[in-house]
Amino acid sequence: MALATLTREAVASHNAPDDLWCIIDHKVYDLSDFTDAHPGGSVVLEQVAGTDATAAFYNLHRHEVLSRYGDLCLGTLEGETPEVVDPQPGDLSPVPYAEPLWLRPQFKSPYFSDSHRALRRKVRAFVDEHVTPEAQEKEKDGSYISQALIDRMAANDILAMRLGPGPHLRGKHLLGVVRGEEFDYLHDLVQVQEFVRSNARGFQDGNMAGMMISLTAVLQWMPETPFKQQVVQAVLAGKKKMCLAITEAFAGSDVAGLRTTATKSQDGKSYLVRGTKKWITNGMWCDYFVVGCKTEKGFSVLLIERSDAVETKLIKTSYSTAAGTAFVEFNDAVVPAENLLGQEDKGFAVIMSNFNHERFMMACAVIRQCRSVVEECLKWCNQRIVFGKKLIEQPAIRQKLAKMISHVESNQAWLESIAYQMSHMSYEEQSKHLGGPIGLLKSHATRSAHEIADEAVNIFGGRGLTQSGMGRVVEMFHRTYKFDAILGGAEEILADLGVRQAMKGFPKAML
Ligand code: HEM
Repeated sequence: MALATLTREAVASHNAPDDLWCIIDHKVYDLSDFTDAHPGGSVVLEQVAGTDATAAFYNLHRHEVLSRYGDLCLGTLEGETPEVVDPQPGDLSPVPYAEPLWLRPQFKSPYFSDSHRALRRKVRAFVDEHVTPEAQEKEKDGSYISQALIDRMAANDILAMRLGPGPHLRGKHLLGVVRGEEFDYLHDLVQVQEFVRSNARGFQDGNMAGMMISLTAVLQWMPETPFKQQVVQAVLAGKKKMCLAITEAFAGSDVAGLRTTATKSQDGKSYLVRGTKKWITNGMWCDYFVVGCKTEKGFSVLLIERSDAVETKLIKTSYSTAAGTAFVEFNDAVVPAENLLGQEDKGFAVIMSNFNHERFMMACAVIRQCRSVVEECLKWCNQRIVFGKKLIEQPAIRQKLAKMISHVESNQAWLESIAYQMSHMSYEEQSKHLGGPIGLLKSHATRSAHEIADEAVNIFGGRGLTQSGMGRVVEMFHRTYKFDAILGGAEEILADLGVRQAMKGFPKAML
């Protein structure tokens, strides 16, 4: 319907409960049939009938509410222009500190090229259009990612891209802007940070996180066989799902304490796997499990296909069941010996090889999520009026914001520097020199998340504890930031790793 041009006088005459218009940001809304459906009730709407309710509206709602209810809009006011701009898919946020420095027009970066910028635009548009709507829905109802979204990501080579740089990207033209051979860890940082903007922590892991940390091990460590090719192709095409199954009720970060056993058959052709795994992300729907097992003289990693001998049960955690977190039982699963990754009893190397990239991705993600929380706080402080003035006018609030911004900016700068180092090191050099720094960064980033979540809830008050409405992102972050502090290695373990690795390079002589 074409929008009308109206006058303030005309609006003023629609001031009754059953004939209720109001003005928000120079636009006229007919709320006559909306009063009963309004989550804030009809009384408040009757109080503003026929008036300009812009200030009252922005004190309680985000602009996105208006986009959702656009059909209530009758038209604009004669000679007036709306001030608030509707963000389009792929747009950068105009809020200060809502984007990392390299994306803000005033700043330069030694790290990012046009290729990173082009990828950023494409991934953001994809996430805004195709991922965020589903992420929000699934986060709420706890159901799993749709095959349609998986297929769309596969068709655009996004599943392959999400594994990080490597030979699996050869010959691909990612989202039509980056050749697979060019894709480096800065591109990787970009794509991880863009996906996080969906603000749905459970779904974020539900969106193939299991594949991202397990298929890499298959690619790197499984001997080249037709079976491997078949598995890899099916997973990258989104037809089959894979996850990593290491942690157990008996052992979390302590891989040496695992109790799942893999016993080799007399003829050496298969293993019999028996044991349980806990907190297995995506385990509920996976066809393949990359499993850490005790073998005769050590620890080995096997690719195990789902069968009647594999049972998965849903674990409810503090984030959405959209992540498909499972308790897995292997009850005498028979696994062909060719499914061994790396060498028997040398599985520690297989698991360790995955960790750096997994922790790097987690650092990228939690640092970006912290930034989204800062953005939410800045927007809220700028629009919320208490004790007769905006929250941002309170010095105590500005102190909190300064602390939050400083955490985010310093972590992002450290992260970019590490991504640059990764892009200029061989795999062996990365393992030698970057395991410690990546561990320290992830550990520090989640300590920052702790501070930021705490301050953000204090700023948002009750809304920071409410799953719908303006504090939704803050509530979700406060409830879920601990996933980043625990998954992929707990804070203390990673901090310790950082110092121990540094000491390996300490000169022998006393200094
Ligand atoms: C086009 C007009 C409006 C629409 C579409 C609308 C929609 C909504 C929605 C979707 C919510 C749920 C919370 C959220 O998602 O943010 C809400 C809450 C609320 N709205 Fe509105 N609203 C409108 C106008 C107004 C106006 C003009 C007022 C006040 C004068 C108002 C007062 C409230 C209150 C008090 C709440 C509860 C807020 C809370 O619990 O924090 N609304 N509204």
